[in-house]
Amino acid sequence: MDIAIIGASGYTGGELMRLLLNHSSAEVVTATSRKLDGTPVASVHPHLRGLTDLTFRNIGAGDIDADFVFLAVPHTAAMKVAGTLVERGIRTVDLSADYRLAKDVYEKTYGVPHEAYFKAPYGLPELHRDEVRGASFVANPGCFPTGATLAAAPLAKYAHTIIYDSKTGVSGAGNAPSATTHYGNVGDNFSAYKWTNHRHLAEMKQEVARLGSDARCYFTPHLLPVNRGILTTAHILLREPMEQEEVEALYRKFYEGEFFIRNQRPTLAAVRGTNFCDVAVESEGDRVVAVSAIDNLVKGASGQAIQNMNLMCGFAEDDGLRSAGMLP
Ligand SMILES: NC(=O)C1=CN([C@@H]2O[C@H](COP(=O)(O)OP(=O)(O)OC[C@H]3O[C@@H](n4cnc5c(N)ncnc54)[C@H](OP(=O)(O)O)[C@@H]3O)[C@@H](O)[C@H]2O)C=CC1
Ligand SMILES: CC(=O)N[C@@H](CCC(=O)OP(=O)(O)O)C(=O)O
Repeated sequence: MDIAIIGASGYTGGELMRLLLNHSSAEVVTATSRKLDGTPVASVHPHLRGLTDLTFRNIGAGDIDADFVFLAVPHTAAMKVAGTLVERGIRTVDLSADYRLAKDVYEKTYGVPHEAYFKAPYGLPELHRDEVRGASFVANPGCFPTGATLAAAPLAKYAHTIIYDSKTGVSGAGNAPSATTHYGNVGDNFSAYKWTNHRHLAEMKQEVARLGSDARCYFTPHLLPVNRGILTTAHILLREPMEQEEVEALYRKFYEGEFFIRNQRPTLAAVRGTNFCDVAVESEGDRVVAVSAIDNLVKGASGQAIQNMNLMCGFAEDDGLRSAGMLP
């Protein structure tokens, strides 16, 4: 199957190409960039040199010749081309935020009008597999909501309050230089940002509601001096206390058969470069602490996008995604 990546010069575009090298049925044939037309892909993704001969092309969605597209451009840019891809019948996973939320929630959260709204399944396969399977356009979740929601999902309907406290690596901000991610400001440092109003809170609330819960949700992200990974500590305040064994049994049952969810003490190192989400829980009665770890560029973006593609196209769900992490 021929794949095109729109926005292939960015971090998630590079990660899609890296992961798809190991896919049995999908091959990237087009990698677009507005600025790098004619330049070898390996010039901005040097880790792919010798593994791909592709050069970037500056072409629009109307000129793409592929069976499947990944949209790896910023929000508001994705909505400008999504309609063309749908009209042309090209199956698509959008990695941006443009189709993750209801229209009114999107417009309020992102502060822009949605120019081309339609409903799309929310591509968190562990929660919405049946909607993703067979869909022609899927909205890939945000990186923080992926780790946070997977940490809390089994207990959401027993909670009155969920507080997500996340620590992320800098690649979550994309590859464009900024003062926030400048080495001198991030290296040997640690800080919170958007303490109460990060745009991903809307996705977290949406998913908790879809799990049949009216729990209040709060979220504070922190920036770690690492390149990849998100560790989320979810403080789940329960309506009725639960013992450790009961909580563990609930998580075991909820994630039974889920290859990408592993039950072990979450660390960033163990999931780095992989599509795994490691989750563990500890109860102190009326508060359960659930911790998750993901790689923001893999389970938080490109790996989950490929997992969704696999479901949409009837491939094995783990095709291209069985690689182990790297330790130490
Ligand atoms: N980084 C992460 O951890 C995650 C990212 N995402 C989402 O995935 C998408 C891609 O993210 P990421 O790869 O990190 O971003 P990057 O900034 O690294 O790359 C995005 C690429 O899109 C192209 N681009 C930028 N602006 C526009 C525009 N207005 N129109 C068309 N193309 C544009 C640029 O390529 P060029 O200038 O060469 O055309 C750029 O290299 C974003 O929507 C992001 O929010 C989602 C989850 C996690
Ligand atoms: C470190 C850092 O800046 N992280 C980004 C993660 C956002 C992201 O990638 O999510 P979307 O897919 O919704 O754009 C942030 O906090 O905004």
